[in-house]
Amino acid sequence: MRKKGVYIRRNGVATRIGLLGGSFNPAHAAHRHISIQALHALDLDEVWWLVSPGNPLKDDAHDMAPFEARLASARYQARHAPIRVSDIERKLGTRYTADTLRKLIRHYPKKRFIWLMGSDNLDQFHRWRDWRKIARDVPIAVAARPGYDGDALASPAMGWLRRFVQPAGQAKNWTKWRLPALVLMRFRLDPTSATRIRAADPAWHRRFAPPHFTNCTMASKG
Ligand SMILES: Nc1ncnc2c1ncn2[C@@H]1O[C@H](COP(=O)(O)OP(=O)(O)OP(=O)(O)O)[C@@H](O)[C@H]1O
Ligand SMILES: O=C(O)c1ccc[n+]([C@@H]2O[C@H](COP(=O)([O-])O)[C@@H](O)[C@H]2O)c1
Repeated sequence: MRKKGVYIRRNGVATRIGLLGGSFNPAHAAHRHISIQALHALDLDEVWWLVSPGNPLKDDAHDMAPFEARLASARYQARHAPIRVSDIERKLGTRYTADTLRKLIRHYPKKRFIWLMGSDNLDQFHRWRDWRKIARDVPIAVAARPGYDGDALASPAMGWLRRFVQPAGQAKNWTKWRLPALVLMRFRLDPTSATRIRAADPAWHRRFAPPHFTNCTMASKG
């Protein structure tokens, strides 16, 4: 954890923001882990968790919990950390990341954004709408994830992005990079996955649904 008072810098304005988009179905310890590691590695003021109203590639998912439960699980996982859990995609009415970024950049001209994702998403990135535009709009930081790194490095998107890779040792300089820019980050690997959590506890979202949503129940089961 950073010392108190270090989060708000640059004349009181938080300017360096890492964006971690996700289904958060549910949010889990690895989301928190990569966010906190990214905060340090990229010298961020905050990480924003953009809880997706619906991943366009997961339209057929039968086990997507209600948005409110996913949001509540994210708030719980983000507790006491410089992580802001956001429902802005729902408010903006965006589902595609390219659209979200366009609106965020316009809405917050004083903030600088970097897109965070695990290597499983890099493996799929070429299927995202306007993925090259995303890479031209914001730098991208990819966190290693057990079981995915090989496929991610050999992915179609990486075939194009490879020439834009920046050294991890320079990660704190990301606001100065010419875009596109990608940095591959290797934090302590964490195998936690929402798929596995759902398999072990398909009714996980009941713990986060009102009126049962209390600190007490979450603390015992979180
Ligand atoms: N264990 C992990 N290591 C690194 N990155 C992760 C890990 N788990 C999730 N992420 C990243 O966090 C973001 C949000 O992930 P998401 O909410 O889809 O969780 P998930 O565990 O991948 O879910 P699911 O198993 O349902 O696909 C994505 O960019 C994903 O790559
Ligand atoms: O924009 C797209 O085409 C697109 C396709 C797939 C995933 N995404 C985004 O990727 C993020 C991770 O999604 P998920 O479901 O893997 O946690 C989330 O913000 C999604 O909205 C975006």
